[in-house]
Amino acid sequence: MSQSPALSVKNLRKTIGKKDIIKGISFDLYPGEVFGFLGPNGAGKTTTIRMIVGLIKPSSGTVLIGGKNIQTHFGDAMKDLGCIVENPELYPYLTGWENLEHFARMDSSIPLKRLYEVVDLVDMGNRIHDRVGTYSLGMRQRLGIAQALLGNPKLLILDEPTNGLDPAGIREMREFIRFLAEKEKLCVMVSSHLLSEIQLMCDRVAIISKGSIIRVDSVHALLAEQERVVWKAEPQEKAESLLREVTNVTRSEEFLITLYDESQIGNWNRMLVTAGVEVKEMRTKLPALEDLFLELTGGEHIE
Ligand SMILES: Nc1ncnc2c1ncn2[C@@H]1O[C@H](COP(=O)(O)OP(=O)(O)OP(=O)(O)O)[C@@H](O)[C@H]1O
Repeated sequence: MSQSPALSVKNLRKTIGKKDIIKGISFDLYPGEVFGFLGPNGAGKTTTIRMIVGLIKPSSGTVLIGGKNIQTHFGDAMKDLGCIVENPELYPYLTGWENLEHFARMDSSIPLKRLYEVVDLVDMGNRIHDRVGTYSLGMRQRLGIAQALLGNPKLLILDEPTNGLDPAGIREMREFIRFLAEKEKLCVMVSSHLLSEIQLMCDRVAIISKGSIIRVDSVHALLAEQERVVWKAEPQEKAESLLREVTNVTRSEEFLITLYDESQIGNWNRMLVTAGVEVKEMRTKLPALEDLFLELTGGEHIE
């Protein structure tokens, strides 16, 4: 990509006591993209994010936000950053608007006009003068994002933004995050332990496991290469031995699973039918996070 990165993480490392929690990770994020940070619980997502936003000090490595080093130019770097790590800090007894006013007062460079803009962006106009204590979790998340956007950041970091939301809230949050990236040209980094979540929301993804990045790629490329075909065919033993001659096959109860190879699927199907096998079902399947990890780590299970 020719644009300069909104966030650049280089050889970032965190050791706590004798434990290597983050083992030297690197990745770059660009304007206008939604970047997923995917890994099972305990993989090191929150620790990484806490280092990026300056809440904890890296043991070594660098973090550049908009080209500015957070270690040497912290104030400048933070101007380009908005984030929600863990729960947004909001005062439940104040209204949404009063919360925003409170946070805006801490930064004299934020004009009143910006408060109206962020309320508009998060589409909360009709509830903004209600007390936050009466908001749903989804609304509190939105207000938290409005607050994170007050300073007009170029990079927005959200740690597990859909945690605790109901299915409708999750969908709304996903759409909202995509909207921010597309319309506002924001770079948004979201962490998640759910592949399905990342798959629907993100352009690219970094996969973290046990403190190391095992892959950074476009979601499309990653999923295309992991896609599988599920076959239900009778007799199953005959189908299995025929498919084994042309590709790798695994068996899962009454199903056979092969790689998805677009150029070959038709041939494999014809081969089975010609040999007298009845193909009862044939469908593509995207991997679950568990399968993806097994594949990428060569056998490591999610703990
Ligand atoms: N202060 C600490 N002292 C010791 N170990 C820690 C500390 N903070 C984190 N860890 C360990 O580092 C690992 C990574 O934790 P982290 O919270 O970053 O993972 P995560 O991917 O965000 O998972 P989760 O979604 O469960 O928070 C875990 O094994 C955790 O127990």
